[in-house]
Amino acid sequence: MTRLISAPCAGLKGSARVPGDKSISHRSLMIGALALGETRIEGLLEGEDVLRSAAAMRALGASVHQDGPGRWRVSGRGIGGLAEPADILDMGNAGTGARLLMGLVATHPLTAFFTGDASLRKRPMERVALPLRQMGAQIHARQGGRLPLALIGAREPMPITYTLPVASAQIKSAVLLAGLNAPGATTVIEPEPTRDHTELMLRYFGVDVRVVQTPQGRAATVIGQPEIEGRDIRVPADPSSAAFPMVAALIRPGSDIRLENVGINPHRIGLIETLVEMGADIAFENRREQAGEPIADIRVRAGRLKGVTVPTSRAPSMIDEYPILSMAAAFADGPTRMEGLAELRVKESDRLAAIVRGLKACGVELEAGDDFLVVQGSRTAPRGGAEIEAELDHRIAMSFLVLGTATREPIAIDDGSPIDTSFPGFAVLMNALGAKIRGE
Ligand SMILES: O=C(O)C1=C[C@@H](OP(=O)(O)O)[C@@H](O)[C@H](O)C1
Ligand SMILES: C=C(OP(=O)(O)O)C(=O)O
Repeated sequence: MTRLISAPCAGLKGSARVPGDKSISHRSLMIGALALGETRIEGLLEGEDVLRSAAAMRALGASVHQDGPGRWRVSGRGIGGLAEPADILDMGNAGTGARLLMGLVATHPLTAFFTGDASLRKRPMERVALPLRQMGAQIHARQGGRLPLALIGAREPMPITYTLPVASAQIKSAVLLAGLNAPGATTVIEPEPTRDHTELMLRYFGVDVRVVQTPQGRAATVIGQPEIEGRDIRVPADPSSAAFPMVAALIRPGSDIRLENVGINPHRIGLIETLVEMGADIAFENRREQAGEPIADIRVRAGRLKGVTVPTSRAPSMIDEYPILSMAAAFADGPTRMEGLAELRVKESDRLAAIVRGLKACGVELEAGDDFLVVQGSRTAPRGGAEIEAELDHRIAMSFLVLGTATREPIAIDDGSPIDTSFPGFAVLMNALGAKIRGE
C-alpha cells in the first residue's frame, strides 16, 4: 500500500508526454503474437495491465522481448498457431487483457485457465463467454460468470453475427479476435459505436475488416483465417491518461500546459468534447496519423467552466473519463448532469459509488441514481481535506489526486499502487508540471 497526498499547488506549466495508450498496447501485443514474423512496437505502455498481456502472449508461445524503454519486439505464431499455456493466465487488474485474450484463445484448440486480482475476480465475464460459446468454445466460470474460469477452445470454430447487449469495445474485440480463426465472416453489430482500435489495427496488419452502418447500428466484420505479417507500430499517448493533467490544468488557475502525441481517435475524446462544451480552452495542434490512428499535441489553459448535461450517447467515447470529469464538474458554475452510467458500476470498482463517496467526503454536493450523477459545481474551490479509498482502482486514485491540486485542503488516497496499471510515473509527471503529490 502506498498512501499518496495531493496538496493545493500553483498553476501547472510546461509540456509532458503521458504513457502509451493502454487499449492499443494490449492489442499490439496480441495481434503481433498472431502475425508471422516480427512486430516492432514503440511507445508501448509498460503499465502492469499491459505487462500481464505480454506475459500471457509468451505463455501462449509467442516470443516477446523488451529492447528498451517502450520498445518491444513480438515474433508471432500465425493465426491458429497459439500454444496451450502450461499454467494459469493471471491477468492481474486488467479487464481488457482478460476479455480480449479469452476471445483470442476461444477459437484455438487448447485449454486455458484465467484468473486475476481481487478486483478483476469480481467483474462480469459472462458478457464475453456468451458469444464465445456460440463460436464453439466451452467456458466454465465461477458463479455469476466470474474469474477464475476454464476455457476450452473450439476445435471447429464457427463464425457468428452478434449484436452487443451493452456498449463495450471489450466484448466487440473479443468476438472479432475470435473471428480471426473462424472460417468466413464474423460480424459484431453495436447499437452505440465504441472504440475501434481492434478494427484499425487488424486493417493495418492487412486483415479484411469491413465496417458498415445498418439500421441496427454499426456492423464490423472480419474475414477469418487470413495470414498476417508483422508490422511496425507506434503507440500514441493515451487520451485517458492525458485526461488527468488536462483537468488539473483546467481547474488550477494560471495553468498552461501542452500534452504531446496524444491519440485523438473520435471514439475516445468524449471527455474533450464535454470539457469544450463546458467552456474549456483546449486546442489540438500539429494533427497527424500514426499506424492508422489520429494524434495531436493538446494545449490546455485554465479558465472558468460551466455545468452541462452529458448525454448517454456520449458514454462509450468517454467511459473511463467520468471519474475525472466529475472532479472538473465540482469546479464548474452550476450542475453537471451525467447520464447512462450503469457500466461504471462494473469497472475496477463501482466507480459511480466511489465518486459519490469521495466527492461527498470532500464537501461537494451531488445527487446520484442507479445510472446518473449530478455534481453541483461551485465558484469557490471545494474543501477537500479527505482520505479516499482507492479500491484497487487507478482512475479513482488519480481523479482524487487531481482534485487535491485545487481544493482548499489536501486530499489523501489510501493506496496509490493501482496507478501503475495504466499510468506508471503519474506523480512524477504531474509534479514536473507543478503539482504537489507526495508518498508517505
Ligand atoms: O477495449 C478496450 O480497450 C477498453 C474498453 C472499455 O471497457 P468496456 O468494453 O467494458 O466498456 C474501457 O473501459 C477499457 O478501459 C478499455
Ligand atoms: C476499465 C478500465 O480498464 P480494464 O477494463 O481494462 O480493467 C480502465 O482502464 O479504466
